[in-house]
Amino acid sequence: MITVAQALEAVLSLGTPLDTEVVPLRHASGRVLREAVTAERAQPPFSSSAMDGYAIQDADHVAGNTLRVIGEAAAGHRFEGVVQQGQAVRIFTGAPLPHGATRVVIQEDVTGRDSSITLGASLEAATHIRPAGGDFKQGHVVKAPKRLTPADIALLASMNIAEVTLSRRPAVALLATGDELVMPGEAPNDEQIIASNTFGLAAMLEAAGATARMLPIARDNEASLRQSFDLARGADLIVTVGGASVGDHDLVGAVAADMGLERAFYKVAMRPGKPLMAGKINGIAMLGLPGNPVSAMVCGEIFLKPLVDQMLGLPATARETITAPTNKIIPANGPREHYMRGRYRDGTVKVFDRQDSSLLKVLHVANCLIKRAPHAPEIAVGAPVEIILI
Ligand SMILES: Nc1nc2c(c(=O)[nH]1)N[C@H]1C(S)=C(S)[C@@H](COP(=O)(O)OP(=O)(O)OC[C@H]3O[C@@H](n4cnc5c(N)ncnc54)[C@H](O)[C@@H]3O)O[C@H]1N2
Ligand code: MOO
Repeated sequence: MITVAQALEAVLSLGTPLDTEVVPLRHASGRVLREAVTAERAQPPFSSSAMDGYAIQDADHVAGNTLRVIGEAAAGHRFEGVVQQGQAVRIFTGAPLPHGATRVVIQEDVTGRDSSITLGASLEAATHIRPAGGDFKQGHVVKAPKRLTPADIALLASMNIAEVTLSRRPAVALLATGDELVMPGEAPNDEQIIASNTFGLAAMLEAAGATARMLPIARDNEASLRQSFDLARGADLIVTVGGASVGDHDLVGAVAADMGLERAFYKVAMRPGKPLMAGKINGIAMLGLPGNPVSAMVCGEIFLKPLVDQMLGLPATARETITAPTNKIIPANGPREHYMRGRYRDGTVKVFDRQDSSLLKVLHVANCLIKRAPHAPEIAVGAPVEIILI
């Protein structure tokens, strides 16, 4: 069996960055910017007041000084004159600083209002001026590739960018297989369970920036599987779930091979996730995930997310790990890289007792995977372990 690292390398070699599309900024959040963007203007474009108060000269910034108010500057309404010594202009936050003024005294520090003001006894040292270009200058570049956060969207809007060039979303076809499966909301008979895996994976894919198309559940026979594979045409990636192991009804590998799968690998030294397969079927990347619900989701975290990143044009790497002390003894590991479910909180990792790969409720309360190398020795309480936040 190949290692997880070798499998990831093979999976990533199946995908390439997709083409791009121009999208209104309003619809760009969470998506991947593929072309760098340059600011068309500085922000603020003029020196402006950071506070409500009075624009004056430095020389007049003296306790007890009385100044004549000669006009007003508000956000969006410049004062056209020049502030001379002995004069003040009523100013509001965001207004352009009038010519001649070199600081703003906040209104809490003055008495009087209409035609004259007197500066109070204790004055703030701050000038309360936001210099032109103090946030960013014209020509400032937001680099690509980058997954756009809400803060990025705000910055791009401020740069007067209305449209951005993004990666097209990878279209992923999800194919669940099993005679026992019915869709959520249907009425299962005594032998049936609900098809949960494709729902979890669709949610994961959509959060990662892909679109997910759920195909009709394929039954455990060749004809049904073929039909579902046919419906996957046009996708950028086909993800099958279940039917990957060695049982008599595990037909995905055989049917896919018959339909032209060029297999990159089958089986990884990994727990859960051993019967993972990957390859290309008629030019489309394919991942065959194991059916056990936690196995499918863990494979999604470890392989599917980096593959989606790669298709989006982002750097695609193994999932980042951090180290933290464990709350209990972890026994020596067997020959497969183990991704144990646990909860990371207040700097410590709680490793869950129940690690069976069918337990979705355990995964639901987990927020990390504890990564245990093949044959890793026993770990003592308080010793550091590597974790992946999920
Ligand atoms: N003799 C062996 N048996 C098994 C081995 C092995 O090496 N030798 N490997 C085990 C491991 S590890 C895994 S993982 C599973 C994977 O099996 P399959 O990929 O063939 O999955 P299925 O048999 O179809 O299903 C397994 C399990 O998961 C449930 N399932 C399947 N699809 C869904 C779905 N979409 N939503 C919810 N649950 C699903 C299914 O009902 C089964 O309970 O094989 C072991 N066996
Ligand atoms: O490897 Mo299976 O994926 O442990 O449950």
